[in-house]
Amino acid sequence: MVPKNPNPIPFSLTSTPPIPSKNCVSDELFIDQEEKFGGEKMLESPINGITRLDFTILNDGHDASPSSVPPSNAGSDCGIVEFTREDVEALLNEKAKRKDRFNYKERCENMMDYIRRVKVCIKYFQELEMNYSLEQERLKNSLELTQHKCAEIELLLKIKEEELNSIIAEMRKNSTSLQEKLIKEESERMVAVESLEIEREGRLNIERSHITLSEDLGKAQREIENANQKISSLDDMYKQLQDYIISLQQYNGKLHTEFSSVEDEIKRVEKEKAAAGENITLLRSQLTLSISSEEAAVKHNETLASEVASLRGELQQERDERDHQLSQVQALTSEFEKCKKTTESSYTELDKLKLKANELEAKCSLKDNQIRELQGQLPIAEMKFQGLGISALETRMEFEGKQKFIDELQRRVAEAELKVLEGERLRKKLHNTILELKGNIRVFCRVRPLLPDEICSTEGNIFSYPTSMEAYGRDIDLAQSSQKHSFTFDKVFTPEASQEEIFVEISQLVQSALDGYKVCIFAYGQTGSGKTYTMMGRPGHPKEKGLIPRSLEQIFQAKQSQQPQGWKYEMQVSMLEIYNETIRDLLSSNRLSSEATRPENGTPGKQYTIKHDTNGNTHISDLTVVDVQSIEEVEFLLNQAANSRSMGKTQMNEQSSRSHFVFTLRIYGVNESTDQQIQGILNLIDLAGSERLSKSGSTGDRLKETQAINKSLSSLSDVIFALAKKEDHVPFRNSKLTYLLQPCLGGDSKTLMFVNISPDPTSAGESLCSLRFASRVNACEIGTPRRQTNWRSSDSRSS
Ligand SMILES: Nc1ncnc2c1ncn2[C@@H]1O[C@H](COP(=O)(O)OP(=O)(O)OP(=O)(O)O)[C@@H](O)[C@H]1O
Repeated sequence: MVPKNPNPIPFSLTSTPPIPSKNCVSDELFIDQEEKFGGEKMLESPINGITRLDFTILNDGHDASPSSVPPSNAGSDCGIVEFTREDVEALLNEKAKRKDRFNYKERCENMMDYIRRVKVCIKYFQELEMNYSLEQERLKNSLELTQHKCAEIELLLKIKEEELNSIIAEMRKNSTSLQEKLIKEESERMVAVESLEIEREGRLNIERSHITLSEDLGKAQREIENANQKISSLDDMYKQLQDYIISLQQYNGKLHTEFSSVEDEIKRVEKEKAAAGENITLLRSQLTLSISSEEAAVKHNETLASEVASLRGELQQERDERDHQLSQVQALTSEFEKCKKTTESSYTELDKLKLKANELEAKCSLKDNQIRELQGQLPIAEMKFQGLGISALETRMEFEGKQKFIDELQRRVAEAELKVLEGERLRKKLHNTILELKGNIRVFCRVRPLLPDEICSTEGNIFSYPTSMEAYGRDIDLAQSSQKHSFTFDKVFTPEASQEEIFVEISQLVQSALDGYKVCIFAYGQTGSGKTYTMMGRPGHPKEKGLIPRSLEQIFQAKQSQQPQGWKYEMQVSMLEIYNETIRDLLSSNRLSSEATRPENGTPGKQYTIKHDTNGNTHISDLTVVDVQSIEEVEFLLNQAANSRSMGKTQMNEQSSRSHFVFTLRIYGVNESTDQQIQGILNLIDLAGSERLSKSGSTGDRLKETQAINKSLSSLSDVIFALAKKEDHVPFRNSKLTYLLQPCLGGDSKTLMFVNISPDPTSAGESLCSLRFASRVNACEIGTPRRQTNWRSSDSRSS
């Protein structure tokens, strides 16, 4: 008996010695068998022999022993293959084990192969059966056993076949189910692969977004840190500002108290001044009196002196005459003696001469008396003269003393006035600083005077201006239907305010443009309320020039005056109007020709697209920009623009602006000695007036204009409301006007709005609306103004 094949394969074949040829199974079969059995070592060149299979089936642990094999068989050399239940179980176990090792498909194929092999085996067994039947006779002893065994084997084979068939069927079923499963799994795998791909992409995206998010997070954290630092620095600044404000308030209070004490002082000084003035006038009158009396005394003195001198002269003359006459008398007496001796006849002549001598003597004594009298009067006159001289000196000294006192008082008054002015200037400066720090849009309110045709319709003054210390010049009250509405602005100008006074208040702002700030001043108000008058003034009346010409004068004067400090400026002007939501270039050279057709869409072929760069500078494509050197050039351009503007007559205004007018002056300054550069912008805007359609009585083109004006002004108020509420989205792009004004309303420029008010009681409703809108504007924060200045490296003037 051949030992059991350790390899758990279904069959083990060993070579057998050659047997009769009729029982031969061809070599091919064995070769085929070898190939089919996957290269199992089961055939050893059976060229001349036959392979004989002998199955010993041991049932239920019944051990096979050589003795159980029939002697014919036991003694033969034929190889015996044992095919036990353990083998089958081992085979099944192996199958089960292999099940794990091979994939289903391979296993199926193996199984199919196996089945094929089994079939071949069956065929082979049938052949063997035939061989056995042939051998039956020869192997009689073993035949029965063999037959029995064969029958058993057959039975077993049948059972096995059935089993195998059932297994095959099951396997087939399994295979089909596995195939189905495989297909399903394949499709699932495909789906899974796709979803894996998607997931991978998603994961990559997530990773990428994770990276960007982590970067963003880092950035955000850095920003948060920065923001925190900023917040802390802002907090510090805020605290400092609070302290500063408190100190300012204290200072302001101090200034107020100082101001009030200075006012008292001024009043006192005024009183003293008035008293001193009265004294001075009294003293002056006294002085003039004493001067006149002195002059009279001097004159009198002089006349007396001249009289005395003439009397002295006369006296001297008389004395000389007397001496002469005495000498004559002596001569005559000697002559008389001579004559007496010589001629007795000349007695009569002598008597005459005696008479004459007596006469002369009497005259002499009279003159002597007169001289004596005058000499007596002379010391009195001299004393009087001296007395008058003393009193004149005293009066003069007193006068000089008073004069000194007055000078001192006047100096003190001037000092006090200077202090008051300085205090006021400081107060304004601090107020401006606070406003700048707050970043608010500043609002000035101007109420125009009643016009001649309005005076007749006056129903009483609806505006009043509180005069308390705090409210003076800043508050305005509007009385409407027995209700009082109070408003506070940065400045309130009453109807009496002149153009000069208005300009003084904004001149600092204009100066800022020269210092490199963006400045925007615009006038808002109902139609006919005085916007154009405020901005442009009254043409042909130099005293009533508006803010635009005055600002230009100041800028060109400053340009001149700053030349010695090394500053050189270049300036550019542009002017446009927004008419019916269309930009029109007021300095365009082909404007006049195109004006004839009055295109709705501006100058043909021009875009006029508004763009804001990152620095908040505004650029308008195709807009004419003119380099200007002098005020005369700008005035010429202003006249040109004024002639090109869209004006019309409405029920409310004889000369109404039907468009928004925007004047822009760009200033580029370079300091040759310090290499400092500045870029300032001055925007001066005269808005078209709001008006109620019902009141304006507009029709046709006027109606269209009015609707366009009201729409853009309502966009302006939407923007202001959004800014005041600090909303995330501010609708700047809703109109050309708001988009153009974006850097002024939401940026870092210094912005001032004039709200022009008509005092006409019939316009009280519109005035109330304007004032309400203006106080909203006043509350808007637009950020801290930023100065555009840098140090010149090469020619870095921005384009
Ligand atoms: N402060 C003022 N003093 C004297 N007259 C004034 C003053 N303000 C305005 N006026 C006169 O009132 C009239 C209307 O003024 P203006 O044309 O400036 O109004 P407006 O607001 O520009 O009107 P519109 O929006 O219709 O253009 C003009 O005749 C002007 O001279």
